[in-house]
Amino acid sequence: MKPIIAPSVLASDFANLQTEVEMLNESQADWLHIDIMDGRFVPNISFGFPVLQAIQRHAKKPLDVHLMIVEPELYIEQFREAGAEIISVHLEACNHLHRTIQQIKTTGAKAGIALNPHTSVQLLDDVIADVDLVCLMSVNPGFGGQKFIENTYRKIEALKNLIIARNSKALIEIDGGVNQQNAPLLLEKGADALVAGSFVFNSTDPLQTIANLKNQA
Ligand SMILES: O=C(CO)[C@H](O)[C@H](O)COP(=O)(O)O
Ligand SMILES: [Fe+2]
Repeated sequence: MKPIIAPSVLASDFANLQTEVEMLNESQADWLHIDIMDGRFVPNISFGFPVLQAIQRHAKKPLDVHLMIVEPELYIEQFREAGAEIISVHLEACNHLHRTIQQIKTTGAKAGIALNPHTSVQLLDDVIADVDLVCLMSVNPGFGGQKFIENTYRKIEALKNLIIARNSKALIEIDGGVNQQNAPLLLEKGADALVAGSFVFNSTDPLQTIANLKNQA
């Protein structure tokens, strides 16, 4: 099975966002990964609803929205209305994670949970059957272009075992520092979806880079 490829718009040229989204439409990307940062959950601010709506106007692929914000439950419906098809909240940002998962599903979006590098996948034991996606952060969230954390491989294996044990259909998404070198082992360990920001947008030929990620052995 070929992996789901989700280029992160965070690394694109915001001054030419329409062109960048059209390039992704033409590419072999499956989803557009949208990083929302609030300056509180993470020490960086990215963009909010107006930019997301602008992306949605041009995008022909599902928007995979990664919320790096505190109190995400306050904004779920608004993100759905702005075009999110997958909404991932951070476990570390949710006091009532089960309720927030149900809230996301009620909007009709797919529900994802993102985990920081230090957060054990075992904490998902009681909700894994309810979620559509788990986003394993392979860098500390907040910035693109960081170095991949090797412990991620071990976490994928543990998460895969949990998914099987709980009869869950959750997809495993890897986010941060993904490139052509680490992608094969990530897939071998059980990753279903790869997010790639700087590796795609800093390359000389983003279309080819996306195709290479999609079609590796
Ligand atoms: O969630 C994120 C950062 O918090 C981004 O999705 C991630 O960093 C992708 O960028 P890159 O591929 O450049 O690491
Ligand atoms: Fe992300």
